[in-house]
Order: sequence, then C-alpha cells, then structure tokens
Amino acid sequence: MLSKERVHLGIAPIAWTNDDMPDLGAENTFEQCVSEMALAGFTGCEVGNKFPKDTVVLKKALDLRGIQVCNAWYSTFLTTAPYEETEKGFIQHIRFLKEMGAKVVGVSEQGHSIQGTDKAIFTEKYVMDDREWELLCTGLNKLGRVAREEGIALTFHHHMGTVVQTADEIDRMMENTDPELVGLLFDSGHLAYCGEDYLVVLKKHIHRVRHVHLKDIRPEMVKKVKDESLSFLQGVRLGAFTVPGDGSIDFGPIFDVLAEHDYSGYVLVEAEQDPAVANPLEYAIRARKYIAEKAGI
Ligand SMILES: O=C1C[C@@H](O)[C@H](O)[C@@H](O)C1=O
Ligand SMILES: [Co+2]
Repeated sequence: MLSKERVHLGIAPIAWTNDDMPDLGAENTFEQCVSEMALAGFTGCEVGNKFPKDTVVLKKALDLRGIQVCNAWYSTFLTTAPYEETEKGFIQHIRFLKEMGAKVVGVSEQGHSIQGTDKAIFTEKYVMDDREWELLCTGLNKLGRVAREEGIALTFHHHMGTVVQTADEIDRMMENTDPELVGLLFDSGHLAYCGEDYLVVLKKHIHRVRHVHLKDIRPEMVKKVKDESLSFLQGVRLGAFTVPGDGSIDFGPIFDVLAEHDYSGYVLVEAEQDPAVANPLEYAIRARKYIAEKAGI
C-alpha cells in the first residue's frame, strides 16, 4: 500500500481537452475540467492549453477546488536546436512552476519526434546517433542544474515516437545523465504501448523516479495501430489509451514497487482519449476508485 502522507494523487487535463489535438474536447471549459477533477477526488493536476496563463488567476481557481499544480510538460529540442533556445523557454517554464508550487518538471525531447506527425508510430521512429546522444544527455544535465537552482527536479518523460521510447533508450539516457540532476518520469502506458516490460524498467530506475503517469492501454487498439501503420495521434483518437483499471495493465505490482521503495511524490492519472466517447468525469471517478482499491490511497 502507498503512504497517504508521501504519495499524492493527480490527474491530467488532457482527458478533458487534448493538448496535442485541441479539437478533442474543445467544448470543455477550464472550470468544468478542474471542478470535475476535484469532484472525482483528485488533489493534483498538470497544466492544459485552456488553463489561465496568469498565475494569480490560475492559483485562485485551483485553490477554490483544493487542487495543486504538480508538473507541466516541457518540450526540449536539444538534438535539433542550439541549447540556449531550449534553455530560454525552460527558465520561464520553471519560474511558472515554482510560482505554482510544483516540485518537478517533466521534459520530453521533441527533436526528431514523430509523436505529432502522421508517420507510422511503430515503424518510423527516429534513432539517434552518438553525437545526438551526447547533445541530449549534456543538455539534460545542464537543464537539470538550472531547474535545481530554482528548487525544481527535472524528470525525463520517455514517450512513444520520441528518441527515448524503448527500455534500451531509457537505460542509455539514465546512464549518461547525472542522477543528481536528471530523474525519470515513469509512464506505464508508453512502455506497455511499445511492448516493453514496464515493471522491469520501473524496478531498474526506481531510485530516480520522481513523477509517475498512470496511463493504461487498450491492447486491441494498439494492435490496430500497429497492423494498419497508424500514427500516434490516430491511435489516441481510436482509444489506444485509457484510465487505470480500464485497460490491460495491472497496476497492483506497480504500486507495490513504489511502496517498497518508499516513493514520495505524485502518481497522476493521464489518459488521453476522445471525451465525447469517454466522459472525463466518469472515467476520472472510475480511475479514482481503482487506485483506492489497488494502492490504498
Ligand atoms: O505526458 C504526456 C503528455 C501528452 O501531451 C502526451 O502526448 C501523452 O501521451 C503523455 O504521456
Ligand atoms: Co505521460
């Protein structure tokens, strides 16, 4: 069982309005989203494209509902653009997170990423050469230091269609970055999607895991994506992802590993799917009940 004192429960706004495809859930307002997060029993959130940019306005709206920003995605381009370009936006992003009281930042390398393109997600992923690996890992260490100076821990989000997707790529990234500066954002759904053993990855890197995305998959949809050479975004529209308890992943062993290693931080439900098909409040409540049963929080 997870410790109620050390582990907090969050949910991502992407189930209400999708950041990668804003037409999915365009009808859902910010207020509806955060009210329903609270109604379903969550106390943490990430940041979506409908969230107010003004930190005072945002904080008031979240405080009213007992919700705290725990992380926000940041796209790095360390392999395709000068480091300074990534760092400039990163500093602003970190300051925003600090003001909002978050303790971690989740970064994803988007240089060469096919996540937002129409390329076949299972066959057209880019593989980095040694020079690009060096750029990525050196850049992550530098960004990790910048974040640490502001009291924020950098966590790296491995992701389908990006240069760090597979277990081997995660291992290489972890081995070549400083544990003091770069942690891991463990996302169960992305590892299950590409057929990796997510428990092996979690156990191997548990000491560097600082943030967790609880994402489940519908294997029959993932199979369709593979068989029909579909893109990542086509898969999302089909319903490749869903909330914990609704797909094929048994989260019990994941929670056990976190508990055994005294994980402290957020576990955050992140399940992008079409809100017109999967009602976000209904699915949030379903996830909340499942987590209570399996993790005891
Ligand atoms: O953390 C995430 C953020 C989303 O924008 C992304 O596409 C999703 O799959 C994810 O895991
Ligand atoms: Co994620």
